[in-house]
Amino acid sequence: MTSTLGIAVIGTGKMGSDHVRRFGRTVGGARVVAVADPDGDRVKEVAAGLEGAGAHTDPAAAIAAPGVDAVLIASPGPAHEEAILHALERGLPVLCEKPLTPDPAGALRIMEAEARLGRRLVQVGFMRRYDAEYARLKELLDAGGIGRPLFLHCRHRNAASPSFFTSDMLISDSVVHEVDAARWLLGQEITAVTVLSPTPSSAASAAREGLRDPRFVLMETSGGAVVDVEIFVNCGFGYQVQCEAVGESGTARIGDGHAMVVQSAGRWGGEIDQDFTVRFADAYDRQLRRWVAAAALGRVDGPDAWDGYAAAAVSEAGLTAARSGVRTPVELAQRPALYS
Ligand SMILES: NC(=O)C1=CN([C@@H]2O[C@H](COP(=O)(O)OP(=O)(O)OC[C@H]3O[C@@H](n4cnc5c(N)ncnc54)[C@H](O)[C@@H]3O)[C@@H](O)[C@H]2O)C=CC1
Ligand SMILES: O=C1[C@@H](O)[C@H](O)[C@@H](O)[C@H](O)[C@H]1O
Repeated sequence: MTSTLGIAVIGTGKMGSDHVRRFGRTVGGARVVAVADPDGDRVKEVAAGLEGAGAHTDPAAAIAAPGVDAVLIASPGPAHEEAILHALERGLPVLCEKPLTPDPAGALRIMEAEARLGRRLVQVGFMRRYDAEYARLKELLDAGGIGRPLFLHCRHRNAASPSFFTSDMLISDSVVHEVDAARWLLGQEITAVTVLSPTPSSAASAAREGLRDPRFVLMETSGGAVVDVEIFVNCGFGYQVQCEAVGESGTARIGDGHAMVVQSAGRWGGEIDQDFTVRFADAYDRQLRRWVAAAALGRVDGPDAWDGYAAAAVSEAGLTAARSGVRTPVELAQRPALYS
């Protein structure tokens, strides 16, 4: 391996192309040498902006291309497992966008592949762990700054959802971030999920027929805390991710930041970010820098396949809970020693 890590980027849509831009600008020590997307025009366009990068419509060909030392996967969730297994066959470190897989069975197969190799190579793109506000909240909780945590009250709002976004994805693609954040912040597993679905908002019904948006997801944890999440992916006004921790001796709240407050002509007002690529821009940068540094040493230094599996198991329980309207326990396999 040269001192510059050669990256294959699989999936060059919104997130894939955003990550490609980061390697060229804000993240050093790595260079994109291959890109893959079944959309031939899109992949050619992205490759055209990269010196010497090969454009592929077959992910396996990009992963096997000369000079590839590590793989970043930003294809849709159902395509992740196949690409990860190709990368693991070649012993390559992987950063895979969330969710690791939409179902726990796929995540278990990935862990089995890592077990055969005898080492962890897969990191999941749970970028909130790299956000400055989340990091401060984690430090405070770990230091016992507000006592034993009792509740996390979370709000996760997107201005609008893409046309392919389904009711299940509110849980498996959006709330999956809160699942990981809660497990990480509290150092506890999620043990049961309940989902309430109010009458959908008119904007949701216009975005996609039958879309159950918003939803309210209630999670119980192994340490006896309760996590609630309002997920609302067609709120119309912008992007908001907020979390208030309530402990035995205090509370702490993140996500209220406004870029600028303007007072003028008898009014005052602030700005709201419109998108995750803006709100979490620094977190994506930090995530990539840490991954590049660890991957160059053949290590994983972030959320791993176990974290991806645990999140998928919670999503599965959440989807059952959403359909049945009944509190659903999370079924979690024994944690393998590789991930302890
Ligand atoms: N960490 C975060 O905050 C975010 C993460 N994501 C995740 O990133 C991934 C991609 O999402 P977006 O970029 O928003 O979707 P997108 O729809 O904009 O892009 C996906 C791209 O993957 C391509 N693709 C489809 N099947 C493929 C396959 N088998 N192999 C390779 N490429 C394939 C599509 O042609 C498309 O260009 C998803 O896993 C999503 O959950 C998305 C948004 C934010
Ligand atoms: O991961 C993400 C998207 O896939 C998801 O659709 C959004 O709801 C999240 O806010 C964003 O961070």
